[in-house]
Amino acid sequence: MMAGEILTQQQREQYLNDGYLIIPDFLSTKGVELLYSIATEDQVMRSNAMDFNDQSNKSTKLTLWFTPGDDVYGLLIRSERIINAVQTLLGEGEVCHFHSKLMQKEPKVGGAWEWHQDYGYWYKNGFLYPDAMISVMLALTEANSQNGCLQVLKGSHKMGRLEHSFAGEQQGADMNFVEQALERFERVEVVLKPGDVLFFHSNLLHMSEANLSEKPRWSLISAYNLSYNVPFREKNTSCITPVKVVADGAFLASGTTGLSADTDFLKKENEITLKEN
Ligand SMILES: O=C(O)CCC(=O)C(=O)O
Ligand SMILES: [Fe+2]
Repeated sequence: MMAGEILTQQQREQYLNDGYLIIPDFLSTKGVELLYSIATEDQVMRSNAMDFNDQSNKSTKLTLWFTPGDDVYGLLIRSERIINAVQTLLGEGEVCHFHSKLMQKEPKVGGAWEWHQDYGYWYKNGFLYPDAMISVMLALTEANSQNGCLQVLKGSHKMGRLEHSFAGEQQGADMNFVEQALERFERVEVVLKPGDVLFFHSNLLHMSEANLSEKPRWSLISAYNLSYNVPFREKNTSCITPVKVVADGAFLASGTTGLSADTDFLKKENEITLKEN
């Protein structure tokens, strides 16, 4: 391991083989408590949330924005520790932040997500290189089988991108292929505690069930991209702008706040992957 590296080469190999890597306690209890308490009180976050319906009309609240700012999430998303880990997993290139989403899967109403690959969506944004893209999921609450945690098919990223089509308001992977994949790859429930992080490849097949429990499942999912992977449709330039890295503790400084009102939020009507093409 090189000095200053957060992840080992062995962890990188695990990510390349399995398509995902779980790092328990990536964030301190204090850090995740601060983040969750700001997020639950964040009126700007709330007023920019979109409702995403699944096929049975259960719905997840999701706030998505592009440019990471100087708010508590932006400082975390740009922190040395996360960028360093992403760099190790993606390899050579300049790490950029595509977008982040606060996923608010509320008790009893939080919806399911169909089997999909994130690159199923991102291909439609005109990105050409799936290996240059990664999702980083930070658990803000417990995530388990009761509240609809993520499920992944270990190694399924090696199939490459599957065809995707509309499933409610979501994009779902071709179920004929998913059924084959279910026979061939191990299905893993990604149980996380607050502060645990899941890194996963853009072609990893994943899904989640509705949250039928009494407890919310909230997570922050950040997507990163390498600057050479220039999309030909996506208009926002955050995904090709190298991240301005900040110190790990920056988001913990007193006075950090929630999202600023001038954050570049995604509006449903602007989203390419929500349009037939
Ligand atoms: O958080 C979840 O349950 C799944 C969300 C997801 O896969 C996505 O937003 O791409
Ligand atoms: Fe996803």
